[in-house]
Amino acid sequence: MIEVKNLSKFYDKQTVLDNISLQVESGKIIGLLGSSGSGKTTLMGIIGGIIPFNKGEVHIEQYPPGKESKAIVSMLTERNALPKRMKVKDAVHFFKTMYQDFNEKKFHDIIKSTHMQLHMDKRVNQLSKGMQQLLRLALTLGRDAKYYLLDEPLGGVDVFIKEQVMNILFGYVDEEATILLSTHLIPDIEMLIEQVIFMDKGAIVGVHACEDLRAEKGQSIKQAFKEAIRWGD
Ligand SMILES: Nc1ncnc2c1ncn2[C@@H]1O[C@H](COP(=O)(O)OP(=O)(O)OP(=O)(O)O)[C@@H](O)[C@H]1O
Repeated sequence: MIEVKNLSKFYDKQTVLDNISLQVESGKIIGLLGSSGSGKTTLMGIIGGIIPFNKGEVHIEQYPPGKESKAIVSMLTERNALPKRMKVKDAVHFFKTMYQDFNEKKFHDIIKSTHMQLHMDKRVNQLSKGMQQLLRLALTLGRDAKYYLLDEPLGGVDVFIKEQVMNILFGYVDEEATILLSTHLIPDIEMLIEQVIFMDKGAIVGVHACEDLRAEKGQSIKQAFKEAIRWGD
């Protein structure tokens, strides 16, 4: 389980996360939804151990963000993008060296499932934007991690690539693993997630099981999100 207690983050005088508390249960696909600037990337970066925080507590199982937590958390974010001139084969080698849980067969299976022609000798900047995104996703999910933090995995890619990303998420993640996935593209992930966390202006404004929203309230995620934001005003 991921547990966040009274977490605050400031940049200069700006409060970016304001006393957030949250529990992320294991074995689920969870959507972290919020408009631009609401703090999704910052929260994920803190949980992933790449952004420091000012107040509160964060635990991934028993570990605070750091070396031990990074061994069980695999993260996709713009902040850890691959160097543009790195060759694909060197990126694979880098992951093998960095992460004990990197499963090279799984990585190649994921790439194969996309039917894209990914030459190992190509450099990252010789790949299209969509291919770069699939490569990064395949590397991230190629790890046999317990937790996957995916920041905007669908950002800036076309419908075809989006479909591929969905298929990879469904097909290659262990059922017991936890995926926390951020986006502001609600319709795209509606079918994928089991739970949603709504963020607005640095605060958590709602946590719901998607099934409950549909069955009990008869609401789509978008409707529920709009309502949560209105209450937050
Ligand atoms: N390194 C930084 N220095 C100063 N301010 C920052 C920094 N990183 C983020 N911020 C600010 O923190 C706030 C939250 O940013 P964050 O990137 O976490 O939001 P987000 O919900 O992920 O947005 P988006 O959907 O656009 O990616 C924004 O107001 C942003 O300007």
